[in-house]
Amino acid sequence: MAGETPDSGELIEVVAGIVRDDRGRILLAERPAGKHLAGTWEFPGGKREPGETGLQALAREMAEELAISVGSARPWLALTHDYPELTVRLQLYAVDEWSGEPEGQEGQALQWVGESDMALLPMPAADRPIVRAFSLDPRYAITPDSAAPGGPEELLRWTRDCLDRGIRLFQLRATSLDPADLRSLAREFGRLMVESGARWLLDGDPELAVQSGADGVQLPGERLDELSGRPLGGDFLVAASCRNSAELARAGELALDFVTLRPGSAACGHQGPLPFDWEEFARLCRCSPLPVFALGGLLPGDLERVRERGGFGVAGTHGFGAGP
Ligand SMILES: Nc1nc2c([nH]c(=O)n2[C@@H]2O[C@H](COP(=O)(O)OP(=O)(O)OP(=O)(O)O)[C@@H](O)[C@H]2O)c(=O)[nH]1
Ligand SMILES: [Mg+2]
Repeated sequence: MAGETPDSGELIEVVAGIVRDDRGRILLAERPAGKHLAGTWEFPGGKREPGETGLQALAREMAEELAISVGSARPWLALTHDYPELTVRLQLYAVDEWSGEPEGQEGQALQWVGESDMALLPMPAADRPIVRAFSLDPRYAITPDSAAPGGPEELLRWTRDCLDRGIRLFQLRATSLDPADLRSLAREFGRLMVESGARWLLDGDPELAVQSGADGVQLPGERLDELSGRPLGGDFLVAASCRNSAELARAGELALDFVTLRPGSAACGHQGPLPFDWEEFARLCRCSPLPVFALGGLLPGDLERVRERGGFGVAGTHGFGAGP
């Protein structure tokens, strides 16, 4: 199926570790001269060998490249990137426990880098969305539509409840409001976000998002073909709502930051909610070039299950804040 097998070049499965010191800084390694992408700074790791699980490969790579031993690690983010010469499927793990003194076993330079300083270093192209993902809350709360019963007041109450639960990433759905009502809702909503250090994307139009004071925009997947490039600069978040591999690939070409993915589009017209299609979700995640938030009746507590299937986060409305 389109987007699942690379058009050209070899496909390699790679595992890499997010190893932190006690100040929360992350360990990066310089790719040695003569290797693919020499001189760039990467998350230490390497190719999965036949017969190995991802975690086994991670433990072996951390020992071989850094001489550290992994106590425990969890899947954090996965994506697939097409380089002209090869396709890399990268699985990153958060290494929660490790021991030893990291030392470059292959002569490679190492450094500890703060999350926000990584953007200043030359890194492999595949890593651009990974670096940006460090600032994303993996729980993405999508507001009830402002036209739904209860209107903006209910929406704001639900938002406060999400904030009380610690959620720091939001999408405001207000496409049905007229411009004056949107301005007043966006003012109030934006104030709540700033007070709590949360960020929010407006559903729909990039220009309107900027005018509304949003931190970014959530684009409909079926409109991505109309764009010739990323519609807002790197100071903004740009996401897309995707349903299939073609939309995922397009979101990657446009260098967006992340996608939401609602699997099971074939079931359109079905009466009532369908159970979340985990198999289809995992299949689509395997070809995504960007971090994926699972969407479709899931709860924040489903995060671990999502990560085990290659997703990065959970998006939704019901169960994120109390109410609708
Ligand atoms: N480890 C690692 N590899 C990455 C990252 N980003 C990225 O595009 N890659 C690509 O994934 C592939 C990883 O292969 P590697 O060269 O580390 O493999 P390895 O450790 O098994 O080395 P070897 O083949 O010399 O034994 C390379 O093509 C590399 O360019 C990253 O952040 N970390
Ligand atoms: Mg390596």
